[in-house]
Amino acid sequence: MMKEIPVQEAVGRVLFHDITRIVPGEFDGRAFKKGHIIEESDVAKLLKLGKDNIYILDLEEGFVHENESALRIAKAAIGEGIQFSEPVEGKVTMSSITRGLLKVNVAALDRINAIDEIVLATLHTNQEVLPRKQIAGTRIIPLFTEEDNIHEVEMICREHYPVITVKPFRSLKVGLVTTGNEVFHGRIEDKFGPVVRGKVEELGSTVLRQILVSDNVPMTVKAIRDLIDEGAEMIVATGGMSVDPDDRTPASIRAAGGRVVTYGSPTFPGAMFMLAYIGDVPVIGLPGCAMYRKATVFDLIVPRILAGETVTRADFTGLGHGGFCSGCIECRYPNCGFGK
Ligand SMILES: Nc1nc2c(c(=O)[nH]1)N[C@H]1C(S)=C(S)[C@@H](COP(=O)(O)OP(=O)(O)OC[C@H]3O[C@@H](n4cnc5c(N)ncnc54)[C@H](O)[C@@H]3O)O[C@H]1N2
Ligand code: MOO
Repeated sequence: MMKEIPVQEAVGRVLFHDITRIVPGEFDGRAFKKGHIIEESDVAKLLKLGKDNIYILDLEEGFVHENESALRIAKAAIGEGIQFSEPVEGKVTMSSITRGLLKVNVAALDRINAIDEIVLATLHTNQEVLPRKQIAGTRIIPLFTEEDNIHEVEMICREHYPVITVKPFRSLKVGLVTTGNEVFHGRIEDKFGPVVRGKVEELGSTVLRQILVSDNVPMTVKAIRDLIDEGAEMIVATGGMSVDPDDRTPASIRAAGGRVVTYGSPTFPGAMFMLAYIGDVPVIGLPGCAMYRKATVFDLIVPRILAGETVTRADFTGLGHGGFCSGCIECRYPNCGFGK
């Protein structure tokens, strides 16, 4: 089906695959595109690229070329919010169209990669991605593969559709409850409000209102209830989450009617985190670290809530592996292992 011929004899023949040129530090890319008709002047260039021979193909029934294979895998795997490139050197790259939460069905991805000659690689699931962010790539390993392999990929993708998707964020009205006697009585300036507001707005939601309360359960309960009555679709309470006698926030969230999903999360920073629901309003208790650490449990969980997911206790218990932040001098989150 496929034979090699010396490049000198290939003038006038159609190139069957992209040919790559690499000059370290200067260039890494396509020198010749699939489909190019080889000209007399190409012979010397091809020889310089180390191509003394090239493939001429006589494709048999039942085999699929690398470019078409990669396109078919990408089209089968992706759902909404994702676009794909044309094949380059046999690889198709997928990128997000919208800002949202990347979701990968990891079990289905594992099954796809277990198929001979197929590779499909993605970023980690459950992370926020921006528009035009490259999130996945696919190719086959040889120049062509049996069509049965591609059929198998397409079958798995249909069964688990979509294997890769970007869920857009909802825009929620967020109520902010800032706890602590020291802040309430003006002994120190509130540093939590601006941080939470910044993060909420960056995710496309808005802060409805911020209420400052002392370390007092009835006052904190009233603030939570008032905000929900005013239309808050999510509540963020800050401070007072750990072990001091004045740490009343978890008790207040419970007393306000919160059904607790978790108090405690296997993540550092952010261990003393609480997630509860009052009706269908998520209520988050954020510990002090979220005020000064760039990436915390907030960044792992809030994007999932905004993408419309109901976060369960099992979602938290799974965070332990990767839940320990490296504490890099310059934070590169989400381009690191935190929460992955
Ligand atoms: N023995 C223990 N010590 C600590 C524990 C623990 O479990 N046992 N937990 C640690 C963890 S984890 C965290 S995080 C911090 C404190 O978390 P809290 O959420 O309880 O924070 P607070 O006690 O309310 O405040 C700590 C610190 O931050 C200042 N603060 C709080 N809110 C504001 C605000 N809105 N603006 C400015 N500054 C604020 C507060 O004044 C305190 O200085 O505890 C560890 N220790
Ligand atoms: O909730 Mo605390 O970090 O683990 O900062």
